[in-house]
This record gives sequence, C-alpha cells and structure tokens, in this order.
Amino acid sequence: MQHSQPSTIVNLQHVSKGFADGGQYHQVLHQLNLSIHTSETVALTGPSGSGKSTLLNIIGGFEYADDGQLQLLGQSTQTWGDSEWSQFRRQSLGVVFQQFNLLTPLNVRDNILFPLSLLGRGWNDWCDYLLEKLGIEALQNRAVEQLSGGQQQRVAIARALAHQPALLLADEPTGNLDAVAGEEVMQLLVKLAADAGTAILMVTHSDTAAQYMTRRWHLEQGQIHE
Ligand SMILES: Nc1ncnc2c1ncn2[C@@H]1O[C@H](COP(=O)(O)OP(=O)(O)OP(=O)(O)O)[C@@H](O)[C@H]1O
Repeated sequence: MQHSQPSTIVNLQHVSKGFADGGQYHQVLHQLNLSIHTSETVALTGPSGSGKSTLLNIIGGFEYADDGQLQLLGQSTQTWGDSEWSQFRRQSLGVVFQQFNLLTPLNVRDNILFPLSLLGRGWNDWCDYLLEKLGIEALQNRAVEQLSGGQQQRVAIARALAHQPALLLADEPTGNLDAVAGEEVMQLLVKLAADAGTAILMVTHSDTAAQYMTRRWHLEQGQIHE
C-alpha cells in the first residue's frame, strides 16, 4: 500500500509569518527551519496563540508565509498558484479537524468517496480496509449527522486517508472527544497512517495524544523546540 515519493515531505527554511494587530505587527513564526520525512509522526504543542494552526495552514497552502521557503514533496511552492496547490491537496494531503468537518448532506460512504472522486478514482479494497479497521462498516449508509462525535471522527480519518496521502495535517483531532474515544481515535489514526505510508503533523493540547507521535515540536515565541 506504500507509494513512492521523495523522502522529505515537508521542508521549511527561514519561514516567518506575522499579522497586523491593532496597527502593530505581531510576529507569530520567526525564521522556522524544519522537516518532516516519509511516515514520520510529529506532535505540535505550544501555548494558545503561539501559531500552531498558522503553521499548519501555511503547510496546507491555506495561508502564505511572509518570508522563507516551503518545499513539499521536494518541490518549491514559491511559484505555485491555485491549481498547483489544489493538485497537491487532492493527491498528497489529508486533513482532520477538531470539528470533523464532514459533508453533512452525504452519508458515510459518500464522505469517504469524495476525495477519491476528485481524483477520478472509485471505491477500492483500501476503503473497505479503512471501514473495517475503524469499525464503521455497519454505518456506511447512515447520514453523518446521525453519528456520535467519536464515530464522526472515525469517518473523518477514513476520508483523510482514503487516497493514501503523503501527509496528514490534524488540528486537535481529539479535542471534541472524551478520554476513551480520544485514545481510540489516536490508536486508529497512527495505525492507519502507518499502513498508508502517511506522515502526520498533529496540533494538540493533549499530552496523551502527543505521546502517540514519534516526534514532538513545541512552538513558543515564534520558535520550535524539539
Ligand atoms: N488571519 C489572522 N489575522 C490576524 N491575526 C491572526 C490571524 N490568524 C491568526 N492570528 C493571530 O496569530 C496568532 C497565532 O494564532 P494561531 O491560531 O495560529 O495560534 P494557535 O497556537 O493555533 O492557538 P490555539 O492553540 O488557541 O488554537 C494569534 O495571536 C492569532 O490571534
């Protein structure tokens, strides 16, 4: 199930980002240098407002850095326009958020099928494997809004990994779950990402969730400490 790809999935060199705050410039990320390699798993922790979501947004192309270089899958993103970013996201990126962000008019199966359909692909054995491992086979035809939080997060994981992306960005994936459901989701996330050959960068405030990742980055005052 592994796919061939450059060994460095994400590489940031001297990346800085700030925001105008009441007429003043507030620097959030300061000259960051970091890399994530194939199948690595990284927990990103740090105080509220330290820039964790901003960093994820830059890596996903949802926001742009003010300065520095971002390479994804060995390619410089400097000249990427909307079409290159969408191609990267469709083929190589999965995302899981605290709020699940599923497509509510659709049932479970169609939510999982959605990222594949954007690539012109259909349902396959890997999708069946995801449903089975996540324990959501029996829920396939249910509307996602009828599911519990833990069940919705399992569907979100299946959707994020359906196309076996090189990188999964997860922002507080256990933030809306109780302790037991949170641990179950983390175990499944790590196991299935490993099966897919997917690297993970996960923002979390939870020490328990962070312990499931092999690396830990702490972001504070614009800098990452590992
Ligand atoms: N679009 C924006 N415009 C102005 N300021 C912003 C914008 N996005 C983020 N910020 C500011 O940048 C800082 C970092 O925000 P960010 O959401 O990345 O932090 P975080 O570490 O993810 O926080 P939390 O743990 O609370 O989710 C905050 O001070 C925030 O107010």
